[in-house]
Amino acid sequence: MTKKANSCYYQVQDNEVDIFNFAMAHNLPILIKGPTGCGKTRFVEYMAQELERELVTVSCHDDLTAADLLGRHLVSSDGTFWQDGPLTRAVRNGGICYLDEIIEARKDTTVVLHSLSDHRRELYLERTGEVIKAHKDFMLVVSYNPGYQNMMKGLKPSTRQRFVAMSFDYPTPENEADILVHEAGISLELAKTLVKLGADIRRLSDIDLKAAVSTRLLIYAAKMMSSGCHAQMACLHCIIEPLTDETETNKALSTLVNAHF
Ligand SMILES: Nc1ncnc2c1ncn2[C@@H]1O[C@H](COP(=O)(O)OP(=O)(O)OP(=O)(O)O)[C@@H](O)[C@H]1O
Repeated sequence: MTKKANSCYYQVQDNEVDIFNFAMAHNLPILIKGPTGCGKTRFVEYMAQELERELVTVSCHDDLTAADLLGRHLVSSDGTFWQDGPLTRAVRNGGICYLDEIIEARKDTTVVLHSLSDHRRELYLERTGEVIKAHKDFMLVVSYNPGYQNMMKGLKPSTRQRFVAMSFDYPTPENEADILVHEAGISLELAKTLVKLGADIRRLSDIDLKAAVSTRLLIYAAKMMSSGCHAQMACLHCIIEPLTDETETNKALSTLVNAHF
């Protein structure tokens, strides 16, 4: 099913919209797993738009502190004042707070989510002593890429077992071709060829790819082609180079590209 609502275009893949709505009806937080560039963020943006909820997105990284999410005291000419962080704002006012790549955040940062993501639905601001009951329209959504580089990091069971979880994968070939047409304005025929190339690359298991090619990279290649860039050149710079530093892998992928274009 294709749904184009206002500005956010999203191709529904499976039953993700229903799962999101069921979870939301009971104020349950959601965890989305899936490879990079497969549509996790776009899905959350789409749901926020459909539900007319404000969306606050935070990209997590290993320097992200609890204060970055919760807020901190700032100094002004009148003295110090408390400023809410993005999570606190969403908890107070309602809206979807999306923590992208939650697995990157330090464990002491994710722990602040515990009281928020279970039946308590409250946030504790240690620095002010305030306990905030989540607004009825507040929803927490987190995502991560369970790829090999994250295998060692993992999420603590006590964190992950507070979420309704779902796995995303790359869009089906039909959907992915439609996405390329929509996002890059290329012909359906060209989109199908790129999608086939993408599927072939994803099937390769005998070469050292850091990750399978994302829908995002296929869109980049499609965009370059739509403005006249030669297919081989677009695939080299938008697919092969971002995927690998290895000469042998580069050659293997170039051979694959040449077989398609
Ligand atoms: N189902 C879909 N419908 C429409 N567009 C999609 C879909 N899936 C992927 N895309 C396109 O692919 C791009 C990358 O998707 P997105 O940014 O949602 O990936 P992601 O899974 O959140 O990646 P990361 O884990 O790296 O943050 C989007 O900008 C969008 O153009």
